[in-house]
Amino acid sequence: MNIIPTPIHDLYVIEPKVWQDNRGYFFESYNAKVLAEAGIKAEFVQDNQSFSQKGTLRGMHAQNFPSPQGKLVRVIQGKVLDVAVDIRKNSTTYGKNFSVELSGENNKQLWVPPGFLHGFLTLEDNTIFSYKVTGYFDKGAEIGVMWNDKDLNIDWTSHLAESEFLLSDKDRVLASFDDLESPF
Ligand SMILES: Cc1cn([C@H]2C[C@H](O)[C@@H](COP(=O)(O)OP(=O)(O)O[C@H]3O[C@@H](C)C(=O)[C@@H](O)[C@H]3O)O2)c(=O)[nH]c1=O
Repeated sequence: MNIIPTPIHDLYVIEPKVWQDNRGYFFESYNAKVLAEAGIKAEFVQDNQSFSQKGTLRGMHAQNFPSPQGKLVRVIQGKVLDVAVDIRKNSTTYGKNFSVELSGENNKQLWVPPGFLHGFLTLEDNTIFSYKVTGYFDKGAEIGVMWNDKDLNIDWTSHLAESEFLLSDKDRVLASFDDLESPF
């Protein structure tokens, strides 16, 4: 399992070691000890899974106090562009975004600590997205920023045309980054 730092402090890409043989493959999708040795000390309390058709954009989401969440995200089937934005006010990378392709083929994961916005765009039909979170779902604590916020300046459209994007009603009316009072 390789744990690779990104340009954003505390945000890591994780590449499991995949063992192939004539039956198929095997990999450890989560190993608490290996992550802890890399400085990722997370206690997960909930696993989530979503299924989406190509062009689905879910984001940019976080949970406020008292229920902040770290997320260990991966794709079981299909492909996404996964994006995280640092919204920790004292961070030197505050407001910066990082994106990575996660797929059922590359088996990469992204560790998104508390204090980040998170979202993804599915690049293939029938994409199954799976993630572990460190805090329980708390509807009243949900916060978010519009996917196309001018200050976040996330490059979504070099991957898929905007006309193909499918969003929830909730994600069409999120705050601007400027209006978000980051609690982190
Ligand atoms: C996130 C979540 C949703 N739900 C319910 C609420 C709602 O009725 C239904 C669909 O929820 P949403 O529309 O918020 O699902 P979705 O837009 O997929 O929300 C997710 O987006 C990605 C990008 C994240 O990072 C996640 O943390 C989460 O915010 O599922 C739960 O029961 N538990 C949960 O943990």
